[in-house]
Amino acid sequence: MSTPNFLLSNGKNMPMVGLGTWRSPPQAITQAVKDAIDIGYRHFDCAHIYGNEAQVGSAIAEKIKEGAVTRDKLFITSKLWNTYHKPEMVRPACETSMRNLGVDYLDLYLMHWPMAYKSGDNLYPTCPDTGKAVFDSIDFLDTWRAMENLVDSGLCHAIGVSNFNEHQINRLLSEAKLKPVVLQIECHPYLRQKSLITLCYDNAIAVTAYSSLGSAHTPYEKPGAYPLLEHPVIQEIAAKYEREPAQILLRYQTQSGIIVIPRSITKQHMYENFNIWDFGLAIDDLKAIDDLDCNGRFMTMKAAYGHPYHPFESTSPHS
Ligand SMILES: NC(=O)C1=CN([C@@H]2O[C@H](COP(=O)(O)OP(=O)(O)OC[C@H]3O[C@@H](n4cnc5c(N)ncnc54)[C@H](OP(=O)(O)O)[C@@H]3O)[C@@H](O)[C@H]2O)C=CC1
Ligand SMILES: O=C1CO[C@H](CO)[C@@H](O)[C@@H]1O
Repeated sequence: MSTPNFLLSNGKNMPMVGLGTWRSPPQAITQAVKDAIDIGYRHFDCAHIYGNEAQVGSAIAEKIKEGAVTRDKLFITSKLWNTYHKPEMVRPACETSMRNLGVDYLDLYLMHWPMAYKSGDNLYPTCPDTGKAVFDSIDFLDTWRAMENLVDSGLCHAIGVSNFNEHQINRLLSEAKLKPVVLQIECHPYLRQKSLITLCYDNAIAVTAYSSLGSAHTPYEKPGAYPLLEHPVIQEIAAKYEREPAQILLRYQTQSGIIVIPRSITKQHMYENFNIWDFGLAIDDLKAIDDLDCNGRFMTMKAAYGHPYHPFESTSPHS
């Protein structure tokens, strides 16, 4: 099986279905990535903070060694964590991810969040009194300029951002030398992100949706709300098309040009999530799913409330 590609603004192709890797246990993910490659996955969404890049890398190395795939057919994303925003830390952080993943270039490197945490290898610097993250006052534009050098030196084919809001994207568009090739954001029927996505499409920025299955086991804060996969509207549409609810949620995104990175370590789920190209959702069904929008965000990042670059906190000067 294969998946269509999205043609990025740097002229490279990005497969529209990739495999998410957050919370995939290191002891399970090597087998999961090998299974995914056998199914046809070529796109892997990774990050230093997920703590499993070395295990993803060993699966990739094994599959390349056995001749199942070649590096040039893979699309590998990693992300710069918040404690490495100092410009001089950007290249070493990228090289650490590349070393763990066993690759000599990344297809895409994202700034994971606009907020800088206290610089260093403590990935969650926390204030003991408040339980909040300890911040560093680094302008994300300075971090971005160091990421631009990664493209110039050939370490990354493309750079982008994640969890940036409209104001922050506009600032990059007006002040940076390279514009972001991709924005990765939380996106699913409870959080459609319509105007942010329009801004991206108007500026040839591809959009990747994370938690597009509702992050499944993450509790949703609104009392009485259904986990997305169990919502009656999604279940009814799934029954009508004789598909799984997850396939409906992924087709919903990809049908409007959004790239998806569902996470799974279960082979049957990985197969279902990849196999979404032989049906299309009718306008009425798309509309019924659109109507579930309730600004329902799973990834609130409350530990970083108070940071001037927090992208979602309503009192942030940059939100
Ligand atoms: N940039 C950022 O800040 C963020 C990026 N991400 C990225 O996005 C990826 C996906 O988001 P994530 O929040 O992990 O959650 P998802 O919305 O992808 O949901 C993952 C959960 O859904 C289950 N699942 C997967 N497929 C199916 C299926 N077909 N039927 C039923 N259940 C299924 C998985 O369990 P099982 O393993 O049993 O299949 C897992 O528990 C992450 O892994 C990460 O790569 C995520 C959050 C933030
Ligand atoms: O991708 C993500 C999941 O894990 C991280 C924390 O552990 C999040 O901050 C991040 O956005």
